[in-house]
Amino acid sequence: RDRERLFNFDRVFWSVDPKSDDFASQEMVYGDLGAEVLASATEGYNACVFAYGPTGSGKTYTMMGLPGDEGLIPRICEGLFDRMKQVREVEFEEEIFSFEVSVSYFEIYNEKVRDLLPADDETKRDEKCSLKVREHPKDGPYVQGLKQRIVRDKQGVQELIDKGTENRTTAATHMHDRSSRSHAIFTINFTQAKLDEDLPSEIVSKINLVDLAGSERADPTTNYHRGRLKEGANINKSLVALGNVIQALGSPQGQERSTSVKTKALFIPYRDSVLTWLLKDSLGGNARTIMIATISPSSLRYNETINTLRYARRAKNIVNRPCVNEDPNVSLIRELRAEIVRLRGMLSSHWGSTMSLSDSSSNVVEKLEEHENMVCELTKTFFGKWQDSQFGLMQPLRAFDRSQSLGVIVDTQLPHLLCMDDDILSTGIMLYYLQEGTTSIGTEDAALPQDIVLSGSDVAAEHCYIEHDVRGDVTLYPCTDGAPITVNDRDVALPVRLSQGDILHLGKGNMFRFNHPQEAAKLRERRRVRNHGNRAIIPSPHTGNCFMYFFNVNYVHLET
Ligand SMILES: Nc1ncnc2c1ncn2[C@@H]1O[C@H](COP(=O)(O)OP(=O)(O)OP(=O)(O)O)[C@@H](O)[C@H]1O
Repeated sequence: RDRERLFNFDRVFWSVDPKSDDFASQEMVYGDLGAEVLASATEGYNACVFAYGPTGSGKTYTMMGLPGDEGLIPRICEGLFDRMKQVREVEFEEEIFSFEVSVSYFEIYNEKVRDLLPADDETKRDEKCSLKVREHPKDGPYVQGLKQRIVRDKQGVQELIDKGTENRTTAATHMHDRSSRSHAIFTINFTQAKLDEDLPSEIVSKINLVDLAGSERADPTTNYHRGRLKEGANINKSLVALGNVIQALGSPQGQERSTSVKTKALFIPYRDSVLTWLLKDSLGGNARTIMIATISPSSLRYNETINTLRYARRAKNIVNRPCVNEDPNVSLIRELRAEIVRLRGMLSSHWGSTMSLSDSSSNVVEKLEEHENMVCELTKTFFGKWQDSQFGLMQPLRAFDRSQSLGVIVDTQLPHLLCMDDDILSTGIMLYYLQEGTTSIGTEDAALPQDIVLSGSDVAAEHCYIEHDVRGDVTLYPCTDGAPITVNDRDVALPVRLSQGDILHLGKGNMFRFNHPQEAAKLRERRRVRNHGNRAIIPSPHTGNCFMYFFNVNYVHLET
């Protein structure tokens, strides 16, 4: 028992006695670890922090903290918003920046994934609903159907944290009465958009903040009821799986795998548990990861402490391969631009020396033209995507920061439905683009997934669809007899062509305004011509409300 055991870690925090000189406060822990996470996120790297340790050793305290003594998660969120504010105020003049933060919060309980965030119209989440984990060939494992909530400020994110934490599965254990019985993962998706010398760029960073369930083994002398025993078995199973992944990645072959491309692929058992599957990228993949091992100072917990320290020592051997998550089109544009500069240089030196075009220089000219066309096409595609799918990124900033006016401009040429929620408590704005082709509208129960999913007892599974044809005409087609649809308060049972400004009701609770920017532009132009003409008002010979307008020489517009 007197034997000294030495472990080597990057940092050690002592937070037992607040009066002691070397007491590590939550602020200090954030200053060290949180700052690292923030730096990674702003550079466009994925980051992950996970807290591992026995029950009651301070995992939840470190990650979430207490009211007034917040832990890493609320502080990192606050830090992100402070950073955005600072960038907008200080760096905005040089480059145009914009940001988007969305969060999700779920738990893994008995190997099942449950969303901890309630839907907008729920006060509590659906207890029974468990979500499926799927793997995208490029983006890796993800939770299907998990709610992603866009947050705009510290208060908004704190509300979601509080709601989610309230929903987390906890129980009284021999250590304390609110022991976490599940692994909780709070994810922040941080998107930064900027316009740098006319080149738009977008980097995305995913921050996984994980509070694991306690790592203690079930005590054989304690009389557990069945549910508690099953919980314990599942917690152990996933933590053993995590240990195996850490062991494999930390082994010499695992480390080599991270540095050498040639090494034969080493099998890492990520799929042995939902936890390791979902944290695949954070463990030995594309993320900068921090593991916090929490331990108790009590000698009674010697065994748990030594096990935790051994676990952490193994994790220290893992080598990750983080890279900046940038839109591939932007990096291609950048490379092509560099190549164009090089080719131009070649050409000018060639012309300078011989004053004539040889075969090789005409090849260079051809290549140069090809590259310039490609850059032009790629930039156009990127701008199109930017304007249509990144709504809310650039335009609000221009409105906020350039003119100081408080407004959001959605500048798109695509027809769209703007959701007009009549719930007085609703604060979000929803906009659905109507791409060329068909947009189906219905509920989650429809046989085929619907493009726009609505809720409400009177919304049919396949309520209607909207056709946007090549000429730009937009037509609404009812799909189910009796499904309530009105356009400008008129009941609709047959296909109806939509016009700029139409008000749609799809079921009682779903109201939309239809906007058709191109049609609106034509109408605006007509109005402009009408208002700027030299007009003479001639009373109608038949009724009092018919006017004739004369425009300069050759325009006559009749309005009734
Ligand atoms: N450094 C600390 N300073 C003050 N209080 C702490 C500290 N660490 C833990 N606590 C308190 O000890 C109790 C247990 O801590 P916590 O819930 O964070 O443990 P845990 O490791 O998450 O446990 P479990 O695995 O059972 O969820 C809580 O009341 C918490 O506020």
